[in-house]
Amino acid sequence: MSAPETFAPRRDEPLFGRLAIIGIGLIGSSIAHAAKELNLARHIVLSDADPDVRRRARELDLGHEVAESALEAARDADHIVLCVPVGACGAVAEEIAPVLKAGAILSDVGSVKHAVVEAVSPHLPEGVHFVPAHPVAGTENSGPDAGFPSLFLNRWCILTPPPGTDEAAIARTRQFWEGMAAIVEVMGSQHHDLVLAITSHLPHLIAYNIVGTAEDLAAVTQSEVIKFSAGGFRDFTRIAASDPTMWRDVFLANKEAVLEMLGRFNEDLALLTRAIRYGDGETLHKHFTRTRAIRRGIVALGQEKAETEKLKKR
Ligand SMILES: NC(=O)c1ccc[n+]([C@@H]2O[C@H](COP(=O)([O-])OP(=O)(O)OC[C@H]3O[C@@H](n4cnc5c(N)ncnc54)[C@H](O)[C@@H]3O)[C@@H](O)[C@H]2O)c1
Ligand SMILES: O=C(O)C(=O)C[C@]1(C(=O)O)C=C[C@@H](O)C=C1
Repeated sequence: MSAPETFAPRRDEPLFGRLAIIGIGLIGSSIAHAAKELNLARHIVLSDADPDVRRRARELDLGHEVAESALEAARDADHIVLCVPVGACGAVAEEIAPVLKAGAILSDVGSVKHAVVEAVSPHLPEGVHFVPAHPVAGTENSGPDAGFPSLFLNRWCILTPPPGTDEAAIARTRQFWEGMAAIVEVMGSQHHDLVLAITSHLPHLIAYNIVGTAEDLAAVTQSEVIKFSAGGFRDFTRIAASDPTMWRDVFLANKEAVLEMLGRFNEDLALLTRAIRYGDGETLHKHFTRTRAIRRGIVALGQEKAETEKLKKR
């Protein structure tokens, strides 16, 4: 009987012996699903600070074992992935440092990279390789029930190894993410934070802001704002439902880059405001034509990426 079709090939031999996933939310549970289904590790152990989450992870049969503490999960692990909010990475690294074995690869999935590198690096024991990662894939849902194995399919995963990181450890981390069907790119942590400030962090801030403003208005207009909301506003409400702890940490950890991008955004918004005020249709039309071309370019690129991946698999 042939093996059932899956979104990525299942490995004959696991890539890692023991994989430890600390933090069992959307990302941690998605990695657990994918790694188990695709045989990326012989033994997958998970842990979470919240006992209700650990209980739920056992009910969902995530990985092979749910440990009572991060320390217990990380003991003897070959690959440890921190899937906790960005602001918790330093403390978890400090907690597990005494049991990390030489040669192990420590990684994370934080949406901000430079602050994580700064927070984790001081706790790295001799001989442990740190390869930070950011899968640029997610949803507005969180918790252990939110994960699914194909979350990373055809999505970027950005690695930001500090200069001098062991090349073999970078290569193994790349294999891990490619094993889950992600497309891997390597860049510096500060460059990452600047790029993601405009492509991910600012859009979330705008969504959080506009939904709040509309809600304030709703009180005045007897809920008409919510009642008549069509596609545009609904799309914002999806993003604005994202996890508050995660996003609080993102904005606190990427303060400089977000403020820089917010400054530019406000300048451009002032130009559009002025065009509306003075009835300058030409400026508005030109701007909207340019942004439509950008969207169509992104869609075309996406199709090309999917085609390339299909060809690679043949
Ligand atoms: N949600 C997304 O779209 C997305 C996408 C890419 C990367 N990320 C990054 O992934 C990480 C996790 O995000 P998520 O969406 O999975 O969050 P989540 O809220 O779904 O899960 C986070 C889990 O971490 C646990 N946790 C918090 N502090 C802990 C600690 N000190 N020790 C052990 N467990 C702890 C929480 O109890 C929770 O179960 C964040 O750093 C986030 O920036 C998120
Ligand atoms: O699709 C979504 O819900 C997301 O917001 C995912 C998204 C993004 O901004 O693209 C959010 C944060 C992560 O760090 C990576 C991905």
